[in-house]
Amino acid sequence: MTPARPLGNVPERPRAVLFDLDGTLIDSAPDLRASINILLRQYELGSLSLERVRGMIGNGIKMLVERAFDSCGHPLVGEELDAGYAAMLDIYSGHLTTFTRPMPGARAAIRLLHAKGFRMGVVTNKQQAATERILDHFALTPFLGAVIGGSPGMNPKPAPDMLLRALDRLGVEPGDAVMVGDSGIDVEAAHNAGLPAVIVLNGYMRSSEEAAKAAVTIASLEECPAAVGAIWMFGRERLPQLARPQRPTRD
Ligand SMILES: O=C(O)COP(=O)(O)O
Repeated sequence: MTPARPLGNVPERPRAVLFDLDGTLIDSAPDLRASINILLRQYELGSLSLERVRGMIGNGIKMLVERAFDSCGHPLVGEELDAGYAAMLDIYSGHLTTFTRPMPGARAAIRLLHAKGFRMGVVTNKQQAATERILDHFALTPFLGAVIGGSPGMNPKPAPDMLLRALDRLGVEPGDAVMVGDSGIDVEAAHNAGLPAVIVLNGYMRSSEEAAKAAVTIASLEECPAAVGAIWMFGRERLPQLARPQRPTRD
């Protein structure tokens, strides 16, 4: 990415950074894997590796259940899928933070951006209640002015709705915000809401093409404060010149 530069002075107008959750702020794949494997066992199906489960995360837990059962040759549809989804939510609610850890640099990036005066929010396709419990567990809630997770009536990413709701809560215009995520879903959601996207390459991205449209790609959240600073330092109109698509660590 662009060379690390200090963030500028605290801006006059409020500015915001929106973060994706799974694969961006937290490494939740081990708990999601443990939970889906408990569910698969109940159906007498085999277990899935961490790598495979990582590639199934990002469109919400119902889609994870659908993908997991598909990959075991036992597709679930209709009421069966609804029942599998309900069972998975129940299992996962007991495993939210057993193996889940913050991603490298997550806490430091949030503290530094907070100290620099940025308003911050989380926008995730994970359910609202689970999201709040995880953020509380890792003591991140006090830094966040908006936490928008999946809930009935809320269009999930890549629709712009979650991002716009978060910005509304933060009192920040889309023109004064960036989205930090780990997947093509986050890039698309950011663009649908009129925000540039910073993509972190050590998350759950499925293919290198997903990062190609991001304004900036970074190896890990350790580079996030500098990347966010660079976006404002260089100006949004020059963002294409900042794009440095790289190969993600996992394909
Ligand atoms: O798929 C999920 O459950 C959540 O994914 P997200 O945090 O990357 O939006």
